[in-house]
Amino acid sequence: MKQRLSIVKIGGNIIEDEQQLSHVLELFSKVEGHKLLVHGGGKKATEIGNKLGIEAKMTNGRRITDAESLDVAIMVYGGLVNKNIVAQLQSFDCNAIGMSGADGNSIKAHKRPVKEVDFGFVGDVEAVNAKNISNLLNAHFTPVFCALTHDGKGQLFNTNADTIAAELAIGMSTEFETTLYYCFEKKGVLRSVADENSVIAHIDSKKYNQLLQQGIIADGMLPKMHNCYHALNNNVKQVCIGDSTMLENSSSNFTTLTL
Ligand SMILES: Nc1ncnc2c1ncn2[C@@H]1O[C@H](COP(=O)(O)OP(=O)(O)O)[C@@H](O)[C@H]1O
Ligand SMILES: CC(=O)N[C@@H](CCC(=O)OP(=O)(O)O)C(=O)O
Repeated sequence: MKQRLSIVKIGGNIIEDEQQLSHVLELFSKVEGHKLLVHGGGKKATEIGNKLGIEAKMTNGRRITDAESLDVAIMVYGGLVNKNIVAQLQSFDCNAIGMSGADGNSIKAHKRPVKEVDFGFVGDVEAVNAKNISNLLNAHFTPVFCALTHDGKGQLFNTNADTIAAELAIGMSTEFETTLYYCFEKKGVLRSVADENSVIAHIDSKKYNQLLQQGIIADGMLPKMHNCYHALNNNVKQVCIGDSTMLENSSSNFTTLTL
């Protein structure tokens, strides 16, 4: 029987709020068994970039990563955000170790091919090194991944954190029974975004298509749900979307997704 592995991704709005972040990290530190954290920080990168006079370049809500934006991404995701999270987890007695895809050669990627848009230094994931990550887990470390990957030839890439979480969940499912948790500021996938009490408890493939057609899944939820179904279609046992209470054993008010 495979051991269980919980993969938790925390969203940008949580990272922006010190108190929420600290609360989520405390709950994460109490999650039992093997676990792994993935964080984004897109908003922080925009904020720090602005201070440096490097404005974020977006197309349809997606970041274009030129050479100087990549430097900002490396500094903010791999440095500021990652190290703060690792230090906080250590304060909760969780033996966290900060990781990018280059560390331990854990996530290899290639530059996204240019179609209508050239996204610059954005990486599409090719391979997850499950053996090396498992070695860390079995040595009782808790890996904390930022939104950076590499090509094995010295080039780092910016890769969306939701995608990294899904690809890690898929890659690690050769060794573990993986559950993927997308933890953000809302209680789950909502029937109406303005109403926190409209959590949809369970979504399967049929319902997913209905919600898409009804326009209930929109904005940031579109790529998130796409990543969820990509993971479920590739051996990931279960995917959950919700707020920090989802990490508490007693909570049931969040969205679970199945095929
Ligand atoms: N049906 C929905 N339920 C919940 N959130 C939704 C829904 N449709 C769109 N959203 C939006 O998606 C956002 C989450 O996406 P995003 O900001 O990319 O997440 P993250 O914080 O994890 O990076 C929410 O803040 C919300 O505004
Ligand atoms: C290529 C790409 O989309 N990279 C993302 C990585 C950060 C991220 O995913 O942050 P959130 O989870 O906080 O949105 C970006 O630069 O915005």
